[in-house]
Amino acid sequence: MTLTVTDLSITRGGVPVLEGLDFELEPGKALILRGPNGIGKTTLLRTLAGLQPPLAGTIAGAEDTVAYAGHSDGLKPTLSVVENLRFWASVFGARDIQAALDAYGLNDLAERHAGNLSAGQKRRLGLSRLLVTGRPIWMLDEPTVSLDRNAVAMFADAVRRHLGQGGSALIATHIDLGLDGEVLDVGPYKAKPQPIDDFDGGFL
Ligand SMILES: Nc1ncnc2c1ncn2[C@@H]1O[C@H](COP(=O)(O)OP(=O)(O)OP(=O)(O)O)[C@@H](O)[C@H]1O
Repeated sequence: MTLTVTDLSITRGGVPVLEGLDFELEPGKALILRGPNGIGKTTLLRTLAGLQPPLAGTIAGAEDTVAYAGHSDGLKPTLSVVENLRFWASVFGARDIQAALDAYGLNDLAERHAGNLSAGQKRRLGLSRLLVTGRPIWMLDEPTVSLDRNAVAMFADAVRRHLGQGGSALIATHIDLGLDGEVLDVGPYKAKPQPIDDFDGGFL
């Protein structure tokens, strides 16, 4: 499934942040989102994942195809690692959680409550969820936060395998993951300030 974004404009807190975005994300490809802090990368990922509506433009190919991993890991702290994965597997209709445990080195932590994991372990569990969604398009917002070098390599391997199986990934990151992907710098798409209308202008 190809994700096609056409003339997209997005807002955060009612304020336009990016406008006029056009790009495609094809199966087997990774696209690395870059841009300075506050430019709108999170807002773009949230919009593409269907968590908020666009201001204008179209998003095609994102219906029931996107798995989103945002800043929050979304763990259930009183459930164990395997119980968290089984819960997500049941939500997405998957059966096998072993591949997710293996990919992120979680076997030794399988019975530990998610609330008792370290920050990096929590992040590994959060990312492993992507593997039980069965969704082809991954949207990842700063996925390597809290990960050590070994875990970053685990993540990069998981993405490579996903791409090799025909999946795709849109990844907002400030670090070099060593992935073979194009870069989309959203800086040039920064929304222009809105003109002051006559009513507001009357007070200035
Ligand atoms: N809840 C909110 N209400 C209003 N404005 C917000 C809200 N959340 C974020 N913003 C603003 O929206 C703009 C875009 O934020 P966003 O989080 O998408 O940027 P980003 O490119 O992901 O930044 P970073 O690299 O720091 O993660 C920023 O100027 C931010 O201050």
